[in-house]
Amino acid sequence: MPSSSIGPASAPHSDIILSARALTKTFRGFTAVSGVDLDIKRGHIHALIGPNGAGKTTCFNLLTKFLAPTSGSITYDGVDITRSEPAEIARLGLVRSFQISAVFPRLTALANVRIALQRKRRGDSFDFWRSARCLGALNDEAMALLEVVGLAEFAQSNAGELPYGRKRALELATTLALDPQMLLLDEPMAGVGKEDIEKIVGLISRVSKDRTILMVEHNLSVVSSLSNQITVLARGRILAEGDYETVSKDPRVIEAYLGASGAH
Ligand SMILES: Nc1ncnc2c1ncn2[C@@H]1O[C@H](COP(=O)(O)OP(=O)(O)OP(=O)(O)O)[C@@H](O)[C@H]1O
Repeated sequence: MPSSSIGPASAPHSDIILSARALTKTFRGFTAVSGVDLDIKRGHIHALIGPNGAGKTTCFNLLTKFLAPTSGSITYDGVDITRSEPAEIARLGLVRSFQISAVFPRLTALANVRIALQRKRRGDSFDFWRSARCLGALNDEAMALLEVVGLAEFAQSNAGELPYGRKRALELATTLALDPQMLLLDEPMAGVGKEDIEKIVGLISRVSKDRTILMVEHNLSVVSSLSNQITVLARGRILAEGDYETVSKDPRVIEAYLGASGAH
């Protein structure tokens, strides 16, 4: 059956929304991700952690289809996406945030979200030729999304002039415009100042309502406050899984982290 005819609505409604089996990626003889089995539960915030070089980014890129696996399979909401393109999985509702570096700096925050809404409506092509009147009709929806991410008062500010934390919030709003069922966040706290961390944690917690989130994150206090489930990777393999309480006490996890920090 062609995968394009199977939308999330018609797929079996299992507890597991995203799963990987024996996921493996080899770069010129070096195995960065090795035989990873991963199950992400619907509605969970699931974090992928591990010391430097553990394979988190590679794994994340495999799941978001930015990299093709050497072997193994990935299923999203009952659909085999092992060989899908990022745009195809986005249409299924699996969207990577902070990937849209196309936050247009000279356009207002409102215009950026409006354009993202328009992309959703018209597939992937940004249609430059739509009239200002049509764009105007999307304003209410765009404003509502800016409110969700706490940017309503910055609607008319140029995106390029927003401070870093707010730019990230805007990126999240443009991602939410695609109405994702599952969000994949690549180091959402990277580059975020201490004073903004709590705000972004609150934001992720807010947007996680009725959604599933998988994030790669280095900040363990953020991971502990947000995640229901954690997968710890080390040397390309799964070392431990469970809630923060469980994995943070696991001697193998402690050793992997201490070993990694000792190596710096
Ligand atoms: N394109 C590539 N070509 C060759 N080796 C790669 C490539 N991408 C990643 N690697 C190697 O794979 C291993 C895992 O890298 P990866 O970036 O996935 O780890 P990570 O857990 O995300 O690390 P960090 O926390 O430092 O970002 C590393 O040894 C890295 O050097």
